[in-house]
Amino acid sequence: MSDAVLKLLIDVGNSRVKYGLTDGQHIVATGMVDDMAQWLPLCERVNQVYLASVGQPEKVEQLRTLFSQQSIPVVEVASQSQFGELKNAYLDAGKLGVDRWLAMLSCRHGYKGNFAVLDFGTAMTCDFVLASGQHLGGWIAPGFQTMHGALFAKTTLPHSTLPDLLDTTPARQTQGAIYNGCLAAMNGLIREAEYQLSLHEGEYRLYVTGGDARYLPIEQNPRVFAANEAVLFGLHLLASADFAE
Ligand SMILES: Nc1ncnc2c1ncn2[C@@H]1O[C@H](COP(=O)(O)OP(=O)(O)OP(=O)(O)O)[C@@H](O)[C@H]1O
Ligand SMILES: CC(C)(CO)[C@@H](O)C(=O)NCCC(=O)O
Ligand SMILES: [K+]
Repeated sequence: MSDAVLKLLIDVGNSRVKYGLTDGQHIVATGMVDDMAQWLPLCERVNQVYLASVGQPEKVEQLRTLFSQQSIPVVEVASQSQFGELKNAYLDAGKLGVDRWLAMLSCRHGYKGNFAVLDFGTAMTCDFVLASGQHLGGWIAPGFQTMHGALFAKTTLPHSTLPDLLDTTPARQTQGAIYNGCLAAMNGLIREAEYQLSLHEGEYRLYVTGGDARYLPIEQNPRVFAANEAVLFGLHLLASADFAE
């Protein structure tokens, strides 16, 4: 890494905080932060922060205070009604989760056909975009951890750890039945997304991202692609547009 001026990209998710560093061309580093002290070494190298948050308001407040003390301006990103050709379908554009908006921006940058982007985080979300750039809307459902967490909370099912082998085969023990069942629900979202895309004319792709996308057998479907760090890459695209100004 050179010592050029960098911008810090921060994705405050529902449960984790992720960051990236961009030089305007590339994301040159990424990581996860769970302790405020970890930001200080990063501050020395950046002149601007791009922040996208969908949760943890108290953490966002702490970040605002920290960067203000360091005299580093913070751009807080929100969903817009349009960026380039991408048009937000929400009746109130700003109400669309900014993580969903950034994930769409990111996928649209790399692919101009019809697509769905599915984010498997605390919540699992799916958003549909046509080749024209028109967003159709999407879905919000409980994510993998949230699904089995809800089962443990609402039933007498025993708490158990994630099995080593996770697939959607019919299980013959409770632990497998729970986790394979939740994985089947995630796969179900992909199948239904594929069905929705098939209703529109033209080629399509499905992009998957988020911490729990790693459990999905994406190699089994040639139309499914990994979009790792899609939210951070969306922030990088916004920051790069500002670098260019
Ligand atoms: N170190 C890790 N590496 C990869 N995945 C992780 C890690 N820690 C937790 N996860 C998984 O990531 C999921 C959380 O998804 P994600 O990484 O997208 O973060 P998040 O903070 O929940 O953000 P969001 O819900 O906004 O997507 C959890 O359900 C968990 O299974
Ligand atoms: C759906 C989540 C929780 C997914 O992280 C987030 O995008 C969010 O808080 N969205 C706001 C509501 C919406 O997108 O309709
Ligand atoms: K998410």
